Amino acid sequence: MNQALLQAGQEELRAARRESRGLYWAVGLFSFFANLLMLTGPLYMLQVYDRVLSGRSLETLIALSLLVAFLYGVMGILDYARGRVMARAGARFQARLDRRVFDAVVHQSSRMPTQSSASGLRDLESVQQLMTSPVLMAAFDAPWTPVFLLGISLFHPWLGILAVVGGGFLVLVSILNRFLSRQPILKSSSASHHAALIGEQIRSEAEMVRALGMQSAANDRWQVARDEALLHQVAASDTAGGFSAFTKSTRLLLQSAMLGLGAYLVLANELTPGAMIAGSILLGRALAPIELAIGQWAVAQRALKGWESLSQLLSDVPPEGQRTELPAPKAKLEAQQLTVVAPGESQAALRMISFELKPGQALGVIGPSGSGKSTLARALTGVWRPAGGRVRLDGATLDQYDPDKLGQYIGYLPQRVQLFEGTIAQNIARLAAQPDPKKVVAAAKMAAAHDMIVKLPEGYDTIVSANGGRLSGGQVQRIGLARAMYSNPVILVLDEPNSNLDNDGSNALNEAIRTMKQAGNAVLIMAHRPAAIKECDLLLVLDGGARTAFGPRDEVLRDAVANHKQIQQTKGQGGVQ
Ligand SMILES: Nc1ncnc2c1ncn2[C@@H]1O[C@H](COP(=O)(O)OP(=O)(O)OP(=O)(O)O)[C@@H](O)[C@H]1O
Repeated sequence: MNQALLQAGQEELRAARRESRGLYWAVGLFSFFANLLMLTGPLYMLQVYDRVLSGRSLETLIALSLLVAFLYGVMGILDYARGRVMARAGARFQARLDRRVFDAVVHQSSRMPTQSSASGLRDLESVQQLMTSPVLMAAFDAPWTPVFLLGISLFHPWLGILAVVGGGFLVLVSILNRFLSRQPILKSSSASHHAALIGEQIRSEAEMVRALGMQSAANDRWQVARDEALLHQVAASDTAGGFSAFTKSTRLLLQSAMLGLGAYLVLANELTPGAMIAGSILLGRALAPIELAIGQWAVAQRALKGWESLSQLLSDVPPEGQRTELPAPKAKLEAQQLTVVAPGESQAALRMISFELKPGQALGVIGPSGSGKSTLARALTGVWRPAGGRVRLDGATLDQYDPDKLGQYIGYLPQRVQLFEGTIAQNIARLAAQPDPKKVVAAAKMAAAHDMIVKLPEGYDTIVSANGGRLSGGQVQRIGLARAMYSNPVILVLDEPNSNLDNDGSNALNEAIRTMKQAGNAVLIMAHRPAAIKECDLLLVLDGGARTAFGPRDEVLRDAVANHKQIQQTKGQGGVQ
């Protein structure tokens, strides 16, 4: 990955991490004393073997044991305290970035979903998990490894050499572990994610899957992804397990070798028995962080990948800059030489489209499937950015408006209406925590949804699910229309608004369009069905992403009919085959 492109995101992550600098210092301080107290065991052994046993003094043993119990107690408290502080540092880091990452995920997903936007929140969690995991604690303990090794050397140089060689070998093993386990861990986590996505998609489309008799095929597909995930998990676990077991047995072997060498030196009268035991314990302490890091490497690996991926996401979606707030616009919408390329595509879905819409007008956009009607709707609502040209609302380009404000000025009914888990009132009020009942009812009335809603057992407080739940397609569409009108928009963009409506619904929709026009607002209707353009003053005809006609509705239709007749006649004369 290009480091320069990650820099802005990385800097943002580092700044969030820096906010907990005080807490890290506290953890460092606790770790210092906790590690100092790690010397309790070896020192106790030294005293017991070399003083208590040789002097046969029970009082000394009792006094020493009480002191050791106290010191171990303090060490336990310090260990617990640093764990608590790290948990809070991790939580603070996540809380600080949660909203920013979620905003970036939503922003990126609405334009061009990428790997980093799909995994954004998971990546943040994996970084947070590392912060609270024992691996990070091992990083605070690791500086003590050389100190403990030096302590062993003070007992006897040979013991020191054995400890340094053994420790160095384990460090090499941990570096090898880092390289060899990278791929298996990453593959395993991405395969699990893929299997979960497939499962989620099948679950959310369960109705269609069963109705079309696709269950067995869909389950097979899920099973393949799941098996692959398991396969990678087993491979990752084998690699991690292999390294972990090897490190553990090497550490035990080294401790025994240390005892053996110590015993030899005792026999040669070069070491006391106490130093022999203390050396072995010290070696165990010195190697503990390395062993821990190897055993828990998967957590660190996921966090490193998460950090890189988050840096990418935050660099791709920089924080919104401060905008000078513009006054509420008039219903004046202009597209100037508008060219739009769908995210991830290279060919333009709309080319050089121009038109102007004034207050009180309604524009119908017609054209065959794939001609670019929905693309135009997305560009006019600011969801997709123009690749060329401009969209201006009351003279200002759309990106000069705050996105949330723009959403209030331009009401949008997408082709496929999706509701959110919650009450109908909350859905109409665009998920406002405290929906304004008057505005909700007014919007529902405008969308001719009020009567339908109050007939439901719990009226506006009926809980609906993401796919509408108990509501019919037409009912969902009317609620979607009410939602589009909730903020009293000056421009209303309706993408195939009557695709699910019956006659009454279509009439009510036309009534709503009339009301909008009378209030001095403007409406755009992307349509297939003639009933939808009944209230339109202007008509824009698209074909293959290009404008083929634009003007007053009846003129455009008349020209189209004349052209059609001409083509028919020419065909009759054998002109066109
Ligand atoms: N998310 C997308 N990613 C890539 N290409 C897209 C995307 N959405 C639309 N397109 C492409 O843009 C072109 C215009 O599609 P668009 O959905 O705007 O047509 P439409 O006129 O609304 O069609 P319909 O009447 O069937 O809804 C098509 O060629 C389509 O393949």
